[in-house]
Amino acid sequence: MSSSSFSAELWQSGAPVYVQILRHPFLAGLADGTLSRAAFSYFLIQDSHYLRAYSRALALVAARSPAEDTVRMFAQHASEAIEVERELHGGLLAQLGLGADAVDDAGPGPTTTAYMSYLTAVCATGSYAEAVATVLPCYWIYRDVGRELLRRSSPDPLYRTWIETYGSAEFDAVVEAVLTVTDALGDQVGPAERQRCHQHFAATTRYEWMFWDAAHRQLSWPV
Ligand SMILES: Cc1ncc(CO)c(N)n1
Repeated sequence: MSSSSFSAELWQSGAPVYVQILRHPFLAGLADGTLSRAAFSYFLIQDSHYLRAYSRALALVAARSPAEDTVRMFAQHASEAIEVERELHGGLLAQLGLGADAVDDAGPGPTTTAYMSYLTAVCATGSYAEAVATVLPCYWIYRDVGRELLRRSSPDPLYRTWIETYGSAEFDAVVEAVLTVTDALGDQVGPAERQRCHQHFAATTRYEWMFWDAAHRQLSWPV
């Protein structure tokens, strides 16, 4: 494994799905401005629920981390996830004429619930390395998607605000720090734990695709 970093190794488990993410019509619509406001509102509402669970998952990662520097880092990211939910999502929803009650009234949909549950379960019951591998696609995919959409440049100012957050140098620095932490774990995980890390990374990468797909279709509970 010494020829390739642990993060690059994990990325291979999600790479085919990432290709599908870049091709997804939700992201094409964000970039060219044709995405409906209804689909974007659905996304923001569901993502507000997601961020509340993601923040708690990151707090669990922080708590299980053996080194104080990573306790601080993940705890800070846990705090920032709530900040993003209040400022970015709250602000964009307000511009769409929706208040905080819209988020609470809608509740988490089926894909959001499944993704939140998976994150919470692994971060609560898996090893520290498994927890890091599980949250890594959330950071990494949004950074790469943000960059890609910044390059495509959306004509819609509302969509641009979202794109500029995740395509920003600030978010890139956050993701690079997490990649460095991931790479440092590479020599510490044995084969069985390593396989579980790959499975979690692949699962949450799929959930990232499913999250955009749910918003695109404005998926609701079947019963
Ligand atoms: C679904 C999802 N994944 C990752 C991020 C990045 O924080 C987000 N906001 N939403």
